[in-house]
Amino acid sequence: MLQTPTKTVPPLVSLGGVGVRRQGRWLVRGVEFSIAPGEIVTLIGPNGSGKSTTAKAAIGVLKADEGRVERKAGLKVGYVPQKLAIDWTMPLTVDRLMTLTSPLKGAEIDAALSATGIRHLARAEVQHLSGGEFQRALLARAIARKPDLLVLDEPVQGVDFSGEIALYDLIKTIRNTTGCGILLISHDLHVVMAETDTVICLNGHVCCRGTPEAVSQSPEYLRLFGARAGQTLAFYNHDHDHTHLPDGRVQHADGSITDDCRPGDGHHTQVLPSGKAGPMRIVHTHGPNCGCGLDHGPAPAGQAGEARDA
Ligand SMILES: Nc1ncnc2c1ncn2[C@@H]1O[C@H](COP(=O)(O)OP(=O)(O)OP(=O)(O)O)[C@@H](O)[C@H]1O
Repeated sequence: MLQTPTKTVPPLVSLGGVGVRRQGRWLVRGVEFSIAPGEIVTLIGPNGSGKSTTAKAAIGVLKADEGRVERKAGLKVGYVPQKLAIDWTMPLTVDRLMTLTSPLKGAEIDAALSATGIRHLARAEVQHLSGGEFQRALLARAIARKPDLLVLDEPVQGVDFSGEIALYDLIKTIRNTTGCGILLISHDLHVVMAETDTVICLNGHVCCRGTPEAVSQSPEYLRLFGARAGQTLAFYNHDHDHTHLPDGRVQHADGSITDDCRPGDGHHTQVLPSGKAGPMRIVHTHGPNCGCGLDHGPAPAGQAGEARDA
C-alpha cells in the first residue's frame, strides 16, 4: 500500500514555464510543477484563474503555447472534466456510463463501482443519482482503466460538506491502493483534500505553492466541522494581491491595470499549524476585490492572516 509520493522516481508529468494563450490573451503563464506516482497535487485559485487550462495542458487536451510539458511514455490518464456533455433526457444507467467511450469487462466495471462504493447502483439511472453518487460514478469511470494519473476537475461539485469529506477520503484511498498520481482541482479555495502533497495556487500564474502539513486543532474549527474533520483538516491562509477583471485584464495592488499577470504578482501567506498531514480546509484572506465572488469579512483580531471560512 503506497502512502507517500515517490519524488525520486521520474514524474508522470512535468511542466516547465508553461503558458497557454488564446484570443490574444495569456490564460496562464510560467506554470511549473510535476506530479510523481502516488503524489496528490492540488490546483486552487479563483474562478478563471487557469486551473482547468493548466490541467488540460498537463494531460495534452490543450497545447501549450510556450514552455515544455513532458509526460511519461505511455501515460494512462483518467480524467473527470468539470463539465460533462450528458443528454439528461436520455435514459442512462451507471454501468452504461462506464462504457460510453470505450469498452470495459464486467469484472472491471464491478471492481471500479465497488471501489467507489456504488456497486449497488450499477443499474440505477444516472439522472436519479445524488450529487455525491454521481461524482462517485464519474470517479469509477475514471479509475476503471487503471490510470497512472487521475485528473479530477472539481470532484465535489454538488456535494454537501460531509459528502466532500467522504469523497476526499475515497480519493486518498484510491491513491493509496493504486499508487496513481492525482491532479485535483478546486475552485472554491476552501477545501483541499486529505493527504494533498502539494498545493499550487494559480491566478494566471503560480502565485504560491506549498505542502499542507498540519491538522488544525483550533477550537473554532473543531466547533465548525466536528472532531472527525478536526482530525484531518487544517487552515490555509492566503491573499491575492491582484484582481482578474471580467474582461480578462488584471488590476494590481497599486491600482494599475495590465493585460496579463506580472511575474511578481501574488503575495501570499500560508499559516499552517504543525502536525500530521491530512485533508485541509482552506480559509483565505481577501482584498476587497479578490475575484472569488464570495463575501468575506475580517478575521478575529490576533489571528495570523484573516481566517474566515470561504
Ligand atoms: N479556448 C479559450 N479561449 C479563450 N479564453 C478561454 C478559453 N478557455 C478558457 N478561457 C478563459 O481562460 C480563463 C481561465 O479559464 P479556466 O477554465 O482555466 O479557469 P479555472 O481556474 O478552471 O476557472 P473555474 O474555477 O471557474 O472553473 C478564463 O477567463 C476563461 O474564460
